[in-house]
Amino acid sequence: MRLFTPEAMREADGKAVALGYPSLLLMEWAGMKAARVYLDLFGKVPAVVLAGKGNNGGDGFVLARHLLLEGVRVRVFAAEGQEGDALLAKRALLAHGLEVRPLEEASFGPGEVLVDALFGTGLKGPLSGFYAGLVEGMNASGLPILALDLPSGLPYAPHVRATATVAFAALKTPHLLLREACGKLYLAEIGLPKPLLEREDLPQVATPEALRPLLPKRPLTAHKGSVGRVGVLGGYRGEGLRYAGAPLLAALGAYRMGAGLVHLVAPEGTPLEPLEAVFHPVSSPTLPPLKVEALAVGMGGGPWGKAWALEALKAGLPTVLDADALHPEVAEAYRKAGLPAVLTPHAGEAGRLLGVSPEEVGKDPLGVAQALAERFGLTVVLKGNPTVVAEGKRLSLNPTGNPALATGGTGDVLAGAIAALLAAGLPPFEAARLGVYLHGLAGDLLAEEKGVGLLAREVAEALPWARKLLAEGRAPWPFSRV
Ligand SMILES: NC(=O)C1=CN([C@@H]2O[C@H](COP(=O)(O)OP(=O)(O)OC[C@H]3O[C@@H](n4cnc5c(N)ncnc54)[C@H](OP(=O)(O)O)[C@@H]3O)[C@@H](O)[C@H]2O)[C@@H](O)CC1
Ligand SMILES: [K+]
Repeated sequence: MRLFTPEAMREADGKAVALGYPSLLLMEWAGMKAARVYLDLFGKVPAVVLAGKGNNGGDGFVLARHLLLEGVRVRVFAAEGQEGDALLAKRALLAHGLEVRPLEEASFGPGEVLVDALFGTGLKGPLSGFYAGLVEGMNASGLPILALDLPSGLPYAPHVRATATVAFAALKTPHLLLREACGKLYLAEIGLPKPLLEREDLPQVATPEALRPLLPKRPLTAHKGSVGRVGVLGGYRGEGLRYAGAPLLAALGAYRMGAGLVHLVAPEGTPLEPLEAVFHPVSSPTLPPLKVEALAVGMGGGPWGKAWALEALKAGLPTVLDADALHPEVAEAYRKAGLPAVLTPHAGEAGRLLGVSPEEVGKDPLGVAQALAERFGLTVVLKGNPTVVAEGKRLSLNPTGNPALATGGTGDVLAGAIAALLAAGLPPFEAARLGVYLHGLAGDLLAEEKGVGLLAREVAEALPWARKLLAEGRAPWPFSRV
């Protein structure tokens, strides 16, 4: 599934029309599906539809007509000046005897639901004046808001903060990058010819359908040496500091993602956990000979992080570079060696690698992930909401995961999990996408059950659950399809 920019979406609409597909049909499906979502969410609670003069407003007229037919009380306020499909949709509504009043007279109050049909993909710049005031009034009302296609005003401020959003035809960039404004997300298929949605130049959204075939097979003849062995190099002890938990969590992440054997290279005195790991105590960041197919390096490495990473390079294996291993010099060395490495920075570490501030990373995670991948010629997992995976020109956004994962050690679990998939033979981009997806899904399953307050080790424990759901084709979509 591809992630569209508003411009790319308008292009696809235009191409459908050029192919002879009547755009009024698209609008009818859009409004009708949105009315279906309205009824599911709010039943027969009275609706106030606020419609702009473009096609987003047209969708609002269609929705209003379908709600009327279902016996819902509807009031409609609309901007002047509709043309084309939006005008036809307005006339169809008027034919049902409903009065459409000027937007300037919009009023709403307790016991009503607002339908935001003001602006969609046609917005050109931030809202100001009357529209900014209207949007702020909608938000301040505390009433539920159903946004059509996009919460009006996105990607700028001010914008509608929706209770739910029905995206038409495809997800657009703000749906994933500014997800908080969208509330519960629905994706409505509206009849756009499928080939128009298959644009290889656009970023991918990691879907269960695309990831399921990547799951490493576990044949009946499998043994611990045949399904992928991982070496974890991390931890630090010295100068009054001791980082012991991080490599242990990475080892746990690797095992829980299906590694056959995990070798743990960590400072002497590190607790022997998990019991299943083969422990190699070291007094300095060195690499003992290991029979493994992939490495995870740097978790809790502190001042040893860089040395661990440069040591690990000598093994010539697919490697996950995390936390204290994330230095420009290290990434450069891996690029030169032509090794398939996966960098797993959060915004701060990505900023350090690129020489920009974490705030700048937050403003453009897609651009930063791509820039890092191109600069070092490696695979990049830029952790955040959403996490972005980049390699060469390929970009993938991960739709699983939630704020309960924002807790110490979850990144270490992820590094180990991706290393296990590399060890099982997946190429770096695929290992990264699958690892990130399952790690996020594990967090979602736990958050659904327990809420906030998760421990990283519990996320590791839930990885087999997430993997099983995906393998059986039962992984839930992070948004509803209608
Ligand atoms: N096309 C299709 O086949 C389908 C499209 N669909 C739907 O159409 C939506 C896109 O429709 P759209 O292109 O008409 O744009 P839309 O979002 O309604 O806004 C345009 C209006 O906004 C105005 N405006 C812009 N910026 C502004 C600002 N800063 N401040 C104030 N005003 C501003 C602009 O004014 P203008 O610049 O023209 O004066 C114009 O009047 C899409 O999201 C989906 O919901 C579905 O029905 C499925 C089929
Ligand atoms: K809207």
